[in-house]
Amino acid sequence: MSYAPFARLCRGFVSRRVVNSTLARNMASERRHKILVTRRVPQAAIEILKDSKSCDLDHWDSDDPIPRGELLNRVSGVDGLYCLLTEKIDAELLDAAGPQLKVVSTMSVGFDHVSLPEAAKRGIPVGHTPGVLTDATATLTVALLLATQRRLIEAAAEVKNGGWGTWKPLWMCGPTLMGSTVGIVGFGRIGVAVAQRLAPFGVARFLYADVEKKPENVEKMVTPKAEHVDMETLFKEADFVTAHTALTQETAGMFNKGAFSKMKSNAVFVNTSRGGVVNQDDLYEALKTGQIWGAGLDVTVPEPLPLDHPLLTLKNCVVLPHIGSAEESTREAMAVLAAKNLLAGLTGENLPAQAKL
Ligand SMILES: O=C(O)C(=O)CO
Repeated sequence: MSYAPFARLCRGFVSRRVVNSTLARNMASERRHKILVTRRVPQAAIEILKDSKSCDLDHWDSDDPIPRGELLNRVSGVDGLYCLLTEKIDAELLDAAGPQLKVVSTMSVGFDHVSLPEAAKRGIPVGHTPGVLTDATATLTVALLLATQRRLIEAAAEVKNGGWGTWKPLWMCGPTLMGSTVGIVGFGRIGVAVAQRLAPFGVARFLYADVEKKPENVEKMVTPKAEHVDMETLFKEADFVTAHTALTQETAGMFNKGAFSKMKSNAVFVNTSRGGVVNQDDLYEALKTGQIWGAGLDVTVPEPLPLDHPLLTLKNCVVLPHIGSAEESTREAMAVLAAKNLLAGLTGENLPAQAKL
């Protein structure tokens, strides 16, 4: 009996299977990806996503945040989510997206709004935008420190409200930056960039506190080089305290009554990181009672801060509306990096900037 016809049949079957599975793989890699962009962002990022030709884009093209219900609805079935720091990316949202979700990319360096454990559980990489906003945020920190210390907002208001009388030796004075000690809490990219910018003002000493020593960042400074100290020493010795910590379980509310009570009565506190690292009730008390001299905040809880919030009644508290990275080229660079992170995640490549899960 000849087996030839049977063998031919088998060969045909095997080769058809190989062709079919290759086709399936190709089709899968060529499949268009459904992506959701949750806000109006710099157009350069949208062009990158469109140019990739592999994405079906759903765009919440508004300056206002997408309502949570709408987000939960529209995220269903997406392969990639491009979001902002205003969206809470938690288990509910990741479940609503579904198991096909391949990547979450936030247009921010901070990712405290993303639940990393939930993303890790699902094997979803999270992209963010470190580096590209360091300069803008450090510059804004210095601007805010100067505005607070030199009472710029209060003084400019006096010009318009009739409070500007004759030149007076004791009017509108603030603590001196020249010869001062600046304490930097969180000596990462932004912390060191702040120190570099403040050095030319004649700061006498820089202190820094961080979970570990950062000699490589100290090296980036000209003199005076920053000294590593514990938090308590920093609070006690600094005339200016600037916060550059990520918001985590460990840092939440760390600038509280205990911290402010250790600071000097002429201390200026500046925060451009996250509002959640400050206990705002304690800060209000410290400012109101003169425990510290003044505060400059670019970040608060909540954002926006309600108009009747006690902090807004204080002349010695300057509040900005979270504009640390608000330079045109910076925002564009953030948007573009977030787009690149998203595209990399969709094709299973390493993200250019991935949060450690
Ligand atoms: O990127 C961030 O984390 C911000 O806070 C906005 O620049």
